[in-house]
Amino acid sequence: MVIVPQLVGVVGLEIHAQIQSKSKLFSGSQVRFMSPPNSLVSHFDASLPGTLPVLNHRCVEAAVLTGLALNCTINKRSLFDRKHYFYADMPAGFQITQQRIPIAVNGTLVYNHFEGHKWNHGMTKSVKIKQIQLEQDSGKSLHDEERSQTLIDLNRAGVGLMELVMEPDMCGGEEAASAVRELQLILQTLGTCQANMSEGQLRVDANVSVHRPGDPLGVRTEVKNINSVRHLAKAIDYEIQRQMKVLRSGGTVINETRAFDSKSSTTIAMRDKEGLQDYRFMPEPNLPPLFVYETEDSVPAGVDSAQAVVVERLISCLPEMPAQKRMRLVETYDIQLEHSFTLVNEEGLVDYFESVVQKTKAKPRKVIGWVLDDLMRNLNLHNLNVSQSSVNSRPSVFTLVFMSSPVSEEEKASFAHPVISSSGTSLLSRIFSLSCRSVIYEVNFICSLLLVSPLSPEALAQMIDLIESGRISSPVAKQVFQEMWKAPELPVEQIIEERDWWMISDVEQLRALCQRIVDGHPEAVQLIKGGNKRVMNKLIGEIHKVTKGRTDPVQVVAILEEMIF
Ligand SMILES: Nc1ncnc2c1ncn2[C@@H]1O[C@H](COP(=O)(O)OP(=O)(O)OP(=O)(O)O)[C@@H](O)[C@H]1O
Ligand SMILES: [Mg+2]
Ligand SMILES: [Mg+2]
Repeated sequence: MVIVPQLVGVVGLEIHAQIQSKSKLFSGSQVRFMSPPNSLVSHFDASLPGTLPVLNHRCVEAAVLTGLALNCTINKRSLFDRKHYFYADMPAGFQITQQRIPIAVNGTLVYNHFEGHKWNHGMTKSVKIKQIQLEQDSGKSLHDEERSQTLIDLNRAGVGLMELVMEPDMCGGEEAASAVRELQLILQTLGTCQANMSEGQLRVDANVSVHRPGDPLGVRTEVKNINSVRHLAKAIDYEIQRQMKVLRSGGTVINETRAFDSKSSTTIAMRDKEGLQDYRFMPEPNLPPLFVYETEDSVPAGVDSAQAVVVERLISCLPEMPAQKRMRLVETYDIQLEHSFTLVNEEGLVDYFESVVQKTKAKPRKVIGWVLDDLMRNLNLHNLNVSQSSVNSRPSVFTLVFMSSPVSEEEKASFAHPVISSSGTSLLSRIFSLSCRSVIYEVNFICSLLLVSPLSPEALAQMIDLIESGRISSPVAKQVFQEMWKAPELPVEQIIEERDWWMISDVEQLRALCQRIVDGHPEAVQLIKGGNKRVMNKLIGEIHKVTKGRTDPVQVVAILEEMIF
């Protein structure tokens, strides 16, 4: 009997990553998110006749850095091409891209995949990167339903993109999601892309097909409009199931572009004919070949060294990559692998953790709980970032509120969080009095001042040291933490002093306390004397209650035993 293998999914991603740079790929216009429409548009971006592209070498460096971090071969000579298609938000009628020779080829992205999100079901996988090409972004079409108009915003037109084309090496949604998450971290670590999917800085198209292992690959569909990693996984898994159903019922899969609909978690055929489109590729006549040099010495005379892109120079400034960082954290601090993932996933958190570890005498394993449980819980609860450097990578809640409606009294109250410093509060009250629209940009700026952790690593380290030295107990420390959060400007010692939370270490005072409890519980004492040692916990509990946790259980047991036996 011939066993026919089961159908399996095949996934290949194309990822457009917006390059983090001050200006656009071929013009000096600034790159800024949330600027007034058409305020960042040069003549070249608007494709006025007679304007010429000038390559921004910062963008080239970003692509080379990304290529190096993804183990690519960097092409010493790459070329620019025109790819023609007609969209209202692309005034030239073509996009400048790198079709014939892209800047980087043949890389790999190594990522960890945890099946069913279980830490003990982890495996290291890799996906091949066929190429990374530099290209221009298009503008944006804004549809005004009320007036049945489409308005064009060219702020994004000409912003530098890196298109990363992956080989069809993956087989499911969760795997693709894990790969994209790792890529996001790598790009953020390099500083080459902020990689926030909801803000469109990272746009993922999923190419999906199904086939029987051993057979040639099946016909692919391409799913677009995916704006989160979670949606990516859902879109792919839905598409695999859909195609399997089509084939099993005797149908054929059509090579088409589909969109993901997040409401129904399904994919829907888009009515364009992209599969049949002829892009009429041609060499870009206004840009010379792009040269990248291996070493400083190989930069030819006559080429401005400051403008040259030199691989050796870029290798020397490659930062520690997320995978290396996780390994170092586990080895140096003896923390669990799972914890190293959580630390690395949150921008700024590794620095915070290491800073606390440096400043305290406690073991890193004791610090990790405070950082991952207590600090993170509070940060998430108040939608705060761990440090200033991570502020820009989170969408700001304030912006959304202002854009949608005037601010209600309730919403104002929810902003009045204690972390808002007095200067912050006055700024906020000023913007509340302005009209909604004029406020958006100012709010973004203010958010970046306000949305950071109120608790410094120094303060947390001081508190942990107080536990280590036995001056406060662990349960009391939890309360101290909350008070420090509310009043970060107060010294931790003052918080404890004012509430009388110091551990009772005076032996005489402790003895008197224990005596009171022993006298008040004669039956329990009898039972303990009779050999039932477990009843001791009752007495310890009583002491814990009257002192509100300000005693060391070991010391208390020693005194009680001395009194009873
Ligand atoms: N049979 C297949 N199943 C799944 N994915 C596939 C299959 N064949 C190719 N792919 C993936 O499709 C993508 C093809 O991207 P590429 O940029 O080369 O072409 P394109 O999609 O035609 O062009 P465009 O850039 O205009 O979207 C790659 O990510 C590749 O891994
Ligand atoms: Mg492509
Ligand atoms: Mg494609």
